[in-house]
Amino acid sequence: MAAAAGRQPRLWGRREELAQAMRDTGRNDDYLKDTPLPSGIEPTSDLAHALDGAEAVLIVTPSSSLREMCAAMRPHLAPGVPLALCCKGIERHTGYLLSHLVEEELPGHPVGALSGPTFARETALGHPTAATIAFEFRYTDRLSPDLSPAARLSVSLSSSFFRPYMSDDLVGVEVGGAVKNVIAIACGMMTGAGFAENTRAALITRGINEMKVLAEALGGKRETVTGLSGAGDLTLTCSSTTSRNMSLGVQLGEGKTRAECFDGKNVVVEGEISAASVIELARRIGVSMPICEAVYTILYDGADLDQTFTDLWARPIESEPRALDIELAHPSTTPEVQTP
Ligand SMILES: NC(=O)c1ccc[n+]([C@@H]2O[C@H](COP(=O)([O-])OP(=O)(O)OC[C@H]3O[C@@H](n4cnc5c(N)ncnc54)[C@H](O)[C@@H]3O)[C@@H](O)[C@H]2O)c1
Ligand SMILES: O=P(O)(O)OC[C@H](O)CO
Repeated sequence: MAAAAGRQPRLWGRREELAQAMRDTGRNDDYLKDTPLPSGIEPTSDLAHALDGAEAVLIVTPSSSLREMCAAMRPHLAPGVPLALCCKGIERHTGYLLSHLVEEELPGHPVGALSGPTFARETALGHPTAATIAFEFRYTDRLSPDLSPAARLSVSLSSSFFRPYMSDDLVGVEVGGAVKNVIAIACGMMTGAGFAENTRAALITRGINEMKVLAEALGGKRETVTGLSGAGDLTLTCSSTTSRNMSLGVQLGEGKTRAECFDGKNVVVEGEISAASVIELARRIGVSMPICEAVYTILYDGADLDQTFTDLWARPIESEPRALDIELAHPSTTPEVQTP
């Protein structure tokens, strides 16, 4: 996107042979086979060179590699360079939002996020795409807001087909990105088990509610969750097996073992880690997230998938929104469910 917007980005990867192949062919055959790279990109495996003179850094490695990546970048970053996270997740065991992790590893840098409904391939093909770029308001000078990292990055990346929106609710944006992947696994599981559109719409809508309660509990805003980085990305991710999270869920719902999914290939599925990190965090701060909890118990406690979703639907009856603080016992005589 940066190159398409007229910038001259350096694209760092750890394998020199892939960087060389990209320089030679103008394509990234390992990850975006049918999509030529725009001119202006400089692929490199030299991290010091990649970061030399950089005005901003977009971090696109998976969340599980983030601490390692920060340590590798530390000696080469100029002071104060803004860092934008494009990975989506919450760190396991610490429960840190990824921006918190980066602030700990690389103090002194404004840290933000670029998030939203953006399948890489479609974005690279130039399909009209919108996303959110969030940095906290403390990085905005009231007298020159156009020089804030969110504003500068938004302008630098925008093109006729890529439209960033700015936000100062980093917490809300990060929570949306992490939770949507877990809900997409749930959607996939129920799809794989044979259910269809009613079920998917219910999971998406109640999934948005889970995002809201977690975002609010962590100091984010409910409204952010209804934006591109929340409802937008959740809708995309729960719509098709183009999503790796949805695809994993579908395969598990169909009865495959984890080892059989993706034909045994090691595919990055952020929601698998986030199911654990989100639930560990939610339990610690006393937030109820029943759909994420269902995914967690299936993935980590070996719970039976069909029984877990039957139980999810048989929880006490609540009001929507949760204005009335009452719960009604669910009738125990549930009729037999007919799966297609
Ligand atoms: N692919 C998408 O459509 C998309 C869209 C938006 C956000 N994201 C997010 O971006 C992040 C990365 O996803 P992806 O789809 O690019 O994954 P990917 O598996 O396609 O690519 C990950 C890249 O990171 C590299 N990598 C992994 N560990 C590394 C390490 N320790 N050091 C250096 N490089 C390392 C891999 O070699 C690979 O090039 C995830 O958090 C994902 O949720 C992906
Ligand atoms: O393929 P997924 O499920 O990791 O989703 C990719 C992006 O997060 C979509 O915005």
